[in-house]
Amino acid sequence: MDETSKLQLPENFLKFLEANGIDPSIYTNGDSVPRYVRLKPGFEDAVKEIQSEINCKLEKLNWLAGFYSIPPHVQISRTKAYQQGMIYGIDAASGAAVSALAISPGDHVLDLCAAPGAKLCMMLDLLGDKGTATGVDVARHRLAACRTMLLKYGLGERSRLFLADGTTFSVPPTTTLPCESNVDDHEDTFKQWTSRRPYKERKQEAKARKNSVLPQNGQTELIFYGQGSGVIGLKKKQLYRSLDQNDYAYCGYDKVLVDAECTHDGSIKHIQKFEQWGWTTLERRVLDAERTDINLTSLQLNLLRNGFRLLKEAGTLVYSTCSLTHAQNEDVVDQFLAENSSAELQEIETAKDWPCRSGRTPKTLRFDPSTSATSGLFVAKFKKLPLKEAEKIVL
Ligand SMILES: C[S@@+](CC[C@H](N)C(=O)[O-])C[C@H]1O[C@@H](n2cnc3c(N)ncnc32)[C@H](O)[C@@H]1O
Repeated sequence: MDETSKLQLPENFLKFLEANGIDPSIYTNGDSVPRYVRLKPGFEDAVKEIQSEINCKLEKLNWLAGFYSIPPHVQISRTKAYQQGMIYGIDAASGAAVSALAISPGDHVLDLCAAPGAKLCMMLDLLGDKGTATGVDVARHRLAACRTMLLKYGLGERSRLFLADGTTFSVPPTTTLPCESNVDDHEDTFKQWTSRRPYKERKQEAKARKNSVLPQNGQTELIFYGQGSGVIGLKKKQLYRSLDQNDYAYCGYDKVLVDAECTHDGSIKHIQKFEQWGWTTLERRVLDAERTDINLTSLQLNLLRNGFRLLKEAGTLVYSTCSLTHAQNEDVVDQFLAENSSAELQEIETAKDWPCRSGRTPKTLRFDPSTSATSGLFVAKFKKLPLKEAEKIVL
């Protein structure tokens, strides 16, 4: 018997699904969702070797470049290809969300909820050897795992990782910073990143960790930067300088991903894990009324607002969640559009061939196990229109 058909969903989770119009059979209909892997560009020749190692075929997805499916029970973590950083596990729907950003080499991209980092890895792969990627996350241990992932896949070179609250994060891409004239010439500049921090710095970090689990309002800590990320040679004041509100339209990011924190109810594998973690944990983490109703949706809206604020004019933002509820998806998008005249919802051009359906709001997309044979994912793509003079904030 497969794992999902054994699941006995608790009463209150069934109620949550019913209230949100979600069919519970997606969790109990057997293992219809394959596992997906992405092959790092340049390792195409390794497919045969991987197949013989895992003893099954890697089925190439014809709708998403670089993606392959394998049966759900097949583990990749012991394979040489995984250990040597040739493949990583990432659901095809997640790959579609990244692909909707249409990243080009040379872009400055921002991932506002980056950890543990599979989407950030794909973004960096798409950038190639031009541009930069900035990952932000509020959870220190998750962001540290993200750093490990970037290093494992050799993708650290052009990236920066900030421990910060994505609703207030303000650091622009370094390479577009206007010249800073009033920096103190004697102040130290960032040298090459090393995992060995000076004793004084480590002591300060340990103290900060002990006193607060989450970054305080406005607190931003750079936990990693690569050689080509634009950080080396900058002074702290230059790196952390936030721009005037209207300047982000010119000096902001070209592409922003807001893969927002959510109830994860669309992630079948995540829900399966509660069988081991205990269903009371699901109650606390997923069903808590406070979290699902008000706090979580306002967090999502605030992440979307801030991601859009940091976006360059004509830039693209993708908002995604792995929840299947309307409250965390279309409702957030509709409210954001209603308050933001410079945001335009965009058709996702490449989606013509994707096995997904339209969301309740036209132009938004929904992936789910029965339609797409992927995990559940909602995707909306926005463009930042030029600000009309009258709308510009006079500071
Ligand atoms: C859905 S996960 C992101 C998955 C990630 N994009 C990936 O592909 O691996 C949501 C993330 O949002 C982070 N998060 C929650 N609140 C946040 C906030 N206020 N600012 C930034 N990140 C936040 C969580 O720590 C979590 O890592």
